[in-house]
Amino acid sequence: EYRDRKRLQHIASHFQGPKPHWLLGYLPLFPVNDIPGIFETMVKLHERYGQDLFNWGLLNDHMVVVTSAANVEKVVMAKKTQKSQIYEFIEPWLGQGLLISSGEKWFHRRKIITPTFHFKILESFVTVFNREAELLIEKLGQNADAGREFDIYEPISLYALDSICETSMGVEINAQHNPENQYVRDVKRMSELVLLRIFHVLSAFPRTFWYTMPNAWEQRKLIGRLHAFTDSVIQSRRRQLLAAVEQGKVGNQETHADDLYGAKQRSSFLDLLLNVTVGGKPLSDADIREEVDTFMFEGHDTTTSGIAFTFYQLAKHPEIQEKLHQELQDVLGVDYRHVPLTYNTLQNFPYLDMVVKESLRLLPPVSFIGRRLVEDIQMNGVTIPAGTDFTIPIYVIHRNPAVFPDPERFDPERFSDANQHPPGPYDYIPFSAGSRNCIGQRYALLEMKVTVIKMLAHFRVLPGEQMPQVRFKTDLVLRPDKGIPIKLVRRKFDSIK
Ligand code: HEM
Repeated sequence: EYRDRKRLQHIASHFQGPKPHWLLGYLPLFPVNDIPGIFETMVKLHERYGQDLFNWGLLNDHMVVVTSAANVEKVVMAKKTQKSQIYEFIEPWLGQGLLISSGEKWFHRRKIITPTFHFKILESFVTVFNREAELLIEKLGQNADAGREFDIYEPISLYALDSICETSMGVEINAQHNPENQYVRDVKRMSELVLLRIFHVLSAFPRTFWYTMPNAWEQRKLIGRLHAFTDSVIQSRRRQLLAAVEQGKVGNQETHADDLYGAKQRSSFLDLLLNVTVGGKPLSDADIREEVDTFMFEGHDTTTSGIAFTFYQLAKHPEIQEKLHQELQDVLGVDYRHVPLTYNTLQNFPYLDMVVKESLRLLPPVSFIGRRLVEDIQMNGVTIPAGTDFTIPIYVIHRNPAVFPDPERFDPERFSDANQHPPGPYDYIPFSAGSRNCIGQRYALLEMKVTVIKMLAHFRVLPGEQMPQVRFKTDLVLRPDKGIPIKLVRRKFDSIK
């Protein structure tokens, strides 16, 4: 133990950071039950001590936090890595799905799943986004007509959940029609529990935690409910597929994109999992569920934040909102409110691209990621041994003043072609980088763009009274602590300039 400590201190001397408490490391720096406070402390540590920190936990527990482009590249591009310890806390929920698995299993699954994001398939998803966005507008229109201020985060999360279920699972769950959706609430609470867990004194003692802490008991109950929900989605799709087979609708199982079950139904991510065989055997129910859980979570929670944060920024910057409104009229023409958006039309909005990029810079929905080294690497002139955990705080990286001058300012022009100093590949990583980057990146950007265009075509977005008090917190996903209060005002329909 003693020599271990000496060795760690030697490595730590090559990194920045405040002096740790001898037993508790940096834990006393973090507030106990104030979730946004934990997050704000992390950000301040970097502002004070610089880019790459050696972070001490209880006794010899530690991780390295890197934000410099050179070290971020080393970690995300390392040939062999696994996910870091913090991911173990979500494993009872997401299993060894694509997000968490590593090695052969991950490689094989990623290969199977990648074709479900083929652009032909994305094209058909855009139709779903259009339809769900129309429904969102209809629902939110009620707030506009009543002159009511409301939290946009909630309705967007229902919209995103409906979208992921319909596109990827082929199942309609009508969450937008049933706002009291238990799954959405459970996911939110589950994420909070994971964060409290990461910063708990017992974080290095998973077993003790799991069996003694009330939070762990609550977590077990939540997981039971979350799994029951995804199981019901899987069963419902199985039944639909069986019914289709019985009616003789299924022809060639090899085609995925358009014509599988007649014109209306799309082949989904879930269908692929239900049909695929590995070494002649189908995937087990447990195998399928871990991927479905991963997609349901990654595919709705992240985009909810991405979309809601964009409206947060637009509400605060009316001039940018107007410019965007002008762009959508220019691109879509007189009938801009009603033309269905397609994969192709969505490629023609350069200013919208810039706005979305800048929104994902300042408030990246996945605000940090973690890795565990499988092989030793050299960093800051010292050997970091295999097994070391790294954290990459995307939120902090995106605020590097050397790359993004006046970093807190929302300024889409940073991403214009005219910018002489565009960010490098490891300065801006909302979807991570390297082989473990986000598989849903294009899906997410399409969904974000459809939502922003449809909403702005109908409404002007104004800040609610509580807007200046909005605080953010991060667990698995960055989210507002108490919602994002906005107001909507209908745009006059004869306002074409
Ligand atoms: C704005 C929205 C999104 C953001 C900011 C985002 C960001 C990320 C990031 C940073 C990672 C790397 C995670 C890590 O290293 O632990 C990731 C991985 C992943 N994302 Fe996304 N994501 C978004 C939307 C989506 C969507 C819509 C889907 C699915 C439809 C999705 C599915 C996944 C999966 C399955 C992985 C794991 C990939 C692998 O390890 O092979 N994400 N995402």
